[in-house]
Amino acid sequence: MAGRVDLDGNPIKQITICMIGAGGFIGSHLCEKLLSETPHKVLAVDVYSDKIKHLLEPATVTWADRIQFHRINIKNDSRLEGLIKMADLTINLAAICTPADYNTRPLDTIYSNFIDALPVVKYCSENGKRLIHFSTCEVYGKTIGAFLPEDSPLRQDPAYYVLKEDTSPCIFGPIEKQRWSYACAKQLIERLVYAEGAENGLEFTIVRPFNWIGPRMDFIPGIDGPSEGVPRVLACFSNNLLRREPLKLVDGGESQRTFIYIKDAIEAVLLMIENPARANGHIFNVGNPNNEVTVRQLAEMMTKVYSKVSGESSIETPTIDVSSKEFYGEGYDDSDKRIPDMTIINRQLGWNPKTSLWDLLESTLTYQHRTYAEAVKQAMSKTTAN
Ligand SMILES: NC(=O)c1ccc[n+]([C@@H]2O[C@H](COP(=O)([O-])OP(=O)(O)OC[C@H]3O[C@@H](n4cnc5c(N)ncnc54)[C@H](O)[C@@H]3O)[C@@H](O)[C@H]2O)c1
Ligand SMILES: O=c1ccn([C@@H]2O[C@H](COP(=O)(O)OP(=O)(O)O[C@H]3OC[C@](O)(CO)[C@H]3O)[C@@H](O)[C@H]2O)c(=O)[nH]1
Repeated sequence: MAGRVDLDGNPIKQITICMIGAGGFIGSHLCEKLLSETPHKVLAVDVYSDKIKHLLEPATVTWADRIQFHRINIKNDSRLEGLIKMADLTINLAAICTPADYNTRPLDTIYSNFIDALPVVKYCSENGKRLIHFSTCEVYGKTIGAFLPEDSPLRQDPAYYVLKEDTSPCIFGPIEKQRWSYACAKQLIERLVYAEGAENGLEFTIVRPFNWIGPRMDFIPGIDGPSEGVPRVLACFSNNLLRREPLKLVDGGESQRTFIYIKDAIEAVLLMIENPARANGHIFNVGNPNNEVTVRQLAEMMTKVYSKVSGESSIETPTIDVSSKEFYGEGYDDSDKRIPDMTIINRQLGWNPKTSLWDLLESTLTYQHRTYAEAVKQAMSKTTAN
């Protein structure tokens, strides 16, 4: 760790980071990276700590003095401002961010993504502290191309679908499509952070993740999360594969996504943390434009990869179609296509993703199989016996 320098060759000083939402998927990987590869200290804030348990248990770790866990709900805890004041940088990851909640719990979604984030922005601004705020690629909503006729040649023109931080519009559906409650709340908090920068000099960076996936993402229903819960697509499909049931394709699985390996994405976040002069005042897309698939193609690839890593043959009918109303309920809508433009992050931080979709699925599904296969088998045999 000695002699670490930033992108401009300046020595990197040890800092203290207040990480809110540190116990989640992204937070757990970021904590791991900071503790194992940097000298920085982490004040980890969350209501849960299961995903960072391995980093907190003193017997196993050499970095025990560099991480503190604070079980705090940021909705209503006066300790938050003190922690932000103690830190040089605050990273806010806390959010409700599973699409199944957006249309079924729109109030919780809006409060979590906008109202609960307000004090964090305020405390950073008032105390002159730097903020890295996690937004989402969902702020782009649908592409301009989605509104062109099906056979329009313009649909092939990147100008109509590549998503650029500084020029693309945010296109959401009508209010009754409550899917957009999350995107809209995230957009408003982005605008607030940006305005604090413009009017009050807040030093900020906004991150727009494009479908980061990997180990520890969400939960497997009935194993380490509620049986009726609906996680994001990686965990939904993993659950189906573990239970040897067909993967459910919502509305034909035609939507397109670009998936990035969590470990690649975390490299980008570390560059932002350690290069404030290059990251402050910017909004960054963080994704892998080379890993684009339809959800149907994702299901097919995950089926093949799971077969390889588990040694089990795939089932006869690997996928089934299901309507979005049946799967998510009333008010669901979808982003059609999400390709990040990489110009700004390339220019400011010289960062590029490395891992192919096949490779990232291979390591992630190996983890899912090792972590869950036995527990799922036991849970299924109990259900059959009853
Ligand atoms: N994973 C992705 O691909 C992705 C994509 C777009 C945006 N994001 C954004 O990145 C951030 C982190 O996402 P993630 O995938 O790690 O989600 P996650 O759900 O795994 O992590 C969020 C964490 O925040 C915590 N949290 C929520 N409300 C809290 C509160 N009131 N007080 C304290 N802790 C609270 C949760 O307990 C959880 O551990 C979110 O803001 C999300 O919107 C993620
Ligand atoms: O069993 C399933 C589950 C989902 N789908 C479809 O897959 C697409 C992707 O779904 P998911 O990963 O759950 O979420 P989104 O990409 O739509 O939204 C996320 O993007 C970033 C973030 O902000 C945070 O992670 C979140 O909002 C989608 O088309 C589903 O309908 C499926 O077919 N089967």
